Amino acid sequence: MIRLDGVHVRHKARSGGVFRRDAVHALTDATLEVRRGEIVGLVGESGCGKSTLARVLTGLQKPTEGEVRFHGRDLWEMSSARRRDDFGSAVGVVFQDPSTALNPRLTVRQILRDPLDVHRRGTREQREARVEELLDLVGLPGHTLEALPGQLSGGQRQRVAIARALALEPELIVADEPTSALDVSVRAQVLNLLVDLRDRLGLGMVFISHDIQTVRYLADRIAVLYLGRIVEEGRAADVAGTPRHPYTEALLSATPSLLETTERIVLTGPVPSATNPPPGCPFSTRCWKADDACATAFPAETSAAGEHRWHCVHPQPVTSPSVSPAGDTTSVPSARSTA
Ligand SMILES: Nc1ncnc2c1ncn2[C@@H]1O[C@H](COP(=O)(O)OP(=O)(O)OP(=O)(O)O)[C@@H](O)[C@H]1O
Repeated sequence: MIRLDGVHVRHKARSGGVFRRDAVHALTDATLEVRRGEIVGLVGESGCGKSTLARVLTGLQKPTEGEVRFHGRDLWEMSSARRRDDFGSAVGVVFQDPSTALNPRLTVRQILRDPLDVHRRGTREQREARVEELLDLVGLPGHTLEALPGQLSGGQRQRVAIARALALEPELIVADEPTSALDVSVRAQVLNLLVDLRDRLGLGMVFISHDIQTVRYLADRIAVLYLGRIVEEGRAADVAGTPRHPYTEALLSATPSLLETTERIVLTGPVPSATNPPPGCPFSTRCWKADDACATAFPAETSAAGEHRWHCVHPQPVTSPSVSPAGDTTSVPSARSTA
């Protein structure tokens, strides 16, 4: 449905000064596909480029280089009107914090009707009927329609935000950390709702999170981002079950699932700056396996059956036991200084 090919996004550095022309490498050579009916999880630490990738997927950010194709058509070759009307209605976005994403002065009815009015969908009666249908889709009771966002709980507000994202019958939903601002008690309900909507409506979905265990729970495929690079990608069972990139293994071990007893890998040293990323593998400054080769060139892609691909010259062996008694923590020193 949508495909990114060799996408780079570079921003001007915010504190570059008048004479400096530093660029922030927010995204480097990203290639990713989202198919109809599948959930792709995007995972990585803060600042790794998740939101930038979301902005590229939703047409809000034009890549500095590379292509974004929607049903085979280059998004940035379309006229801006076509991109706004056709592509804009085919992609719905759900943001992290529904308290700031919803206009506090509009009722839920007005919030849900707004995209239908802007895109002139159907007659007035049809729009009203669609608003009620949307409310039903996300499991909210009818009386919620006359409420203001401030009168709803966090979970209910996020359901309204999801309903709004569905208003124009999109093919793709991009959800940027949609549960991280919610109470733990309602997170699972919202995650289940997203999976249910994918099943019922056959949507493609990109679910962005810093928590690989959450992503593993609901995604069909996972892409792991580190400092603007997709370092590993594949079916969720492969990426989370037999991670090949050491960074993926470190992420998995940082939030072990209750059923597993995995040795905890504590990464030391800061994430390098996106303004001055290391010339080779971006993870080499914190990787316990890195050698000189890792510091010189970004590793080429290696792939295995089942569409599992990674960029590492020292991948984790598939049979790696990496199991130790529960609660064990191994501090893995960074391989080189990040100065
Ligand atoms: N408009 C901008 N101008 C300059 N730098 C930017 C801009 N937007 C993002 N960046 C930088 O690009 C990099 C990637 O940012 P991005 O917001 O995509 O990361 P993220 O993974 O979503 O982080 P978080 O989880 O904290 O939101 C960061 O170094 C960020 O500071």
